[in-house]
Amino acid sequence: MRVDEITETELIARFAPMLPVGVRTVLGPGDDAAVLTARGDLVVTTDVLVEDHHFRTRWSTGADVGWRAAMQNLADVAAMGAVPTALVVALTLPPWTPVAWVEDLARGLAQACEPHGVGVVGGDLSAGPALSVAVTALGELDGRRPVTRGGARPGDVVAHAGVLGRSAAGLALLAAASEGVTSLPGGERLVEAFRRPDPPLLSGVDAARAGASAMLDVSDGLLRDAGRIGLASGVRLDLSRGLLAPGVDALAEAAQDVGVDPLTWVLTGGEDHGLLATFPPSVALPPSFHRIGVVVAADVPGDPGVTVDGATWAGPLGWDHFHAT
Ligand SMILES: Nc1ncnc2c1ncn2[C@@H]1O[C@H](COP(=O)(O)OP(=O)(O)O)[C@@H](O)[C@H]1O
Ligand SMILES: Cc1ncc(C[n+]2csc(CCOP(=O)(O)OP(=O)(O)O)c2C)c(N)n1
Ligand SMILES: [Mg+2]
Ligand SMILES: [Mg+2]
Ligand SMILES: [Mg+2]
Repeated sequence: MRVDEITETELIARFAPMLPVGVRTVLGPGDDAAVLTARGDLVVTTDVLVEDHHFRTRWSTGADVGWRAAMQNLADVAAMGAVPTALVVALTLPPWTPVAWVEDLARGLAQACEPHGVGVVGGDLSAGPALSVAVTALGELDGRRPVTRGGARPGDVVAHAGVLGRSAAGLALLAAASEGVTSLPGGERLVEAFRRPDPPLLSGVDAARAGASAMLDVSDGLLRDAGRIGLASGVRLDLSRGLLAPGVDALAEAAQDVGVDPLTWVLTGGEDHGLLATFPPSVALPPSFHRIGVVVAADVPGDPGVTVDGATWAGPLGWDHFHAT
């Protein structure tokens, strides 16, 4: 059955009951707006996913897209040092979209949110020329100060929690498989990392409590996002190839299959949504964080904000929506 074969009200009646309620929800879907309680300052962020830009329906199920749409937004809340509490989800659906795909999306949203006590408290539906999923996430700081991109200082440790390059590897394997270049056996784990990224959401609060000086989630690529901290803080993050080696080695086999350098995936692949943070040298890193570099002074005019073993990276730094390769 296609979405244009039932009414909008019927579609919402199928979708809404599948959504998780959440521990901070006073009033969920069904009224003009939802009502939530929050402990401390409120955090809000939004990210949109568009068919053929963020997902392909032949590569990801509706549940995979729901999962990723949720996780990508929950990671942005976590990256502020906050605890995510609720999502609102706006969909544009071409008329031929299967109702089952929309129900599957709700299932994926619930699978991602429920374990974290996050509610999907409302949203919007419209017919449209392209399939898109726009998610707004809310979170609470519970008395903590937000961890911004602007607090890194020379001498700080650069550390990362989560995985790097896995989602990019999974995407490359899917693309290669669809062109008949390689078969997927062995790469299933990486494809799963692309379909269902699993960011270390709780590590955001851990980092904030430990005294992280800056933090963000790695969505566009480690180099691009490290550069964002560097530029926002007026410093440079110098990453160490040696400290990144274990993650690179884990991707070696898949990289050989598709003929790329696995270091490129680790340095420039996005969408794993791990947390990149800087910590003053006196701080004990929370257990989920691994040291991958050091913060140095931005000493040259036009400093790029990020280097690898002291050198500027020659290739692309990561994803850019208007210059995707
Ligand atoms: N349309 C917009 N209006 C206002 N601010 C925006 C818009 N798009 C992006 N931004 C802001 O630019 C910053 C970077 O956005 P984005 O790259 O989406 O962040 P992230 O990669 O963390 O999801 C964010 O603070 C975001 O709020
Ligand atoms: C079909 C397809 N092509 C390419 C990609 C790769 N890709 C799309 S968006 C993106 C970067 C992250 O998404 P964005 O919308 O920039 O999230 P944000 O940085 O705002 O959190 C990447 C690596 C993909 N996920 N799917
Ligand atoms: Mg982010
Ligand atoms: Mg984001
Ligand atoms: Mg981005």
